[in-house]
Amino acid sequence: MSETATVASAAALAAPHVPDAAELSVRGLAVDLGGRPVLRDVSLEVSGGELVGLIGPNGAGKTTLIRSVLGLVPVREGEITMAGNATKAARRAAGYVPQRHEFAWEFPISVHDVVLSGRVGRMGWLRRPKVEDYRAVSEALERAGMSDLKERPVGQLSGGQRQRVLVARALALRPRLLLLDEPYTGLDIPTQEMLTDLFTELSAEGQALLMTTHDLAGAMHTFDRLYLVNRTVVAEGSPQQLRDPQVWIETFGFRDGSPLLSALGVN
Ligand SMILES: Nc1ncnc2c1ncn2[C@@H]1O[C@H](COP(=O)(O)OP(=O)(O)OP(=O)(O)O)[C@@H](O)[C@H]1O
Repeated sequence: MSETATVASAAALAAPHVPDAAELSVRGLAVDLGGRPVLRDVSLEVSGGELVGLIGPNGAGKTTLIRSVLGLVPVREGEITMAGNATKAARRAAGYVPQRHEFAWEFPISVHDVVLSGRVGRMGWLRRPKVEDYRAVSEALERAGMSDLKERPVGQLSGGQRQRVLVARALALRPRLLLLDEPYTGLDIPTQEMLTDLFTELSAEGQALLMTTHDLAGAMHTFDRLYLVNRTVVAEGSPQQLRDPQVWIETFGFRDGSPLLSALGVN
């Protein structure tokens, strides 16, 4: 029996997996915030086994796009499906790693219990954790390299350790799709490399990953495909396919001949 079928929540039963569909499909998405258009006509897909980057300048709408997928902001137009299923319950099954500053780190709670809170979508608020929940938490802590610090209050962690806790919390849900919002920001190179290795391993295991980052040089090495976004999708392709400087200039407003373009290998 599949893991989805063993979960006895109505949400899971309402969201059967359609094997041939992309894990995430967004079609013609338009989102307004505060009465102003933020995203228009955004379409993208992420399949199992793909590590996909969402890159664009500040204010491009990357976080808004991720929050739309999770059903956290109202959508004016368009369709969002996960494994072919458009229900909010299906979309809540995505693993979400928010930006680090969005989490209440001062709350007196241990690493283990934060990661366990990632299971709430599966358990529901009112059910006590079961053996399966503790097993998922233990596996997620192990993968994120946080098992040794599991009893530590999260307020006492470094930035890199906090980031790994947020990744473990998302993995504890055992999601088919993982959405990560700027997981590398403010991290030293060894921690970034540790996370990149983990994300690459997860994609090799069939996980679908969609991640925002401002590390453009890293993106050219790490991702299978990139979406260049500025309020809409300006360009999409593998790093090798995105060699036209014009699409980078249009997305980021780089000036023609900017040394950044040659640093990215697109000049
Ligand atoms: N709650 C809100 N109300 C009104 N406007 C908002 C709200 N949240 C975001 N915006 C606006 O929507 C636009 C896109 O913001 P968003 O945070 O999605 O961009 P981003 O690409 O993630 O940026 P960054 O790289 O700086 O994190 C910005 O112009 C922002 O000011």
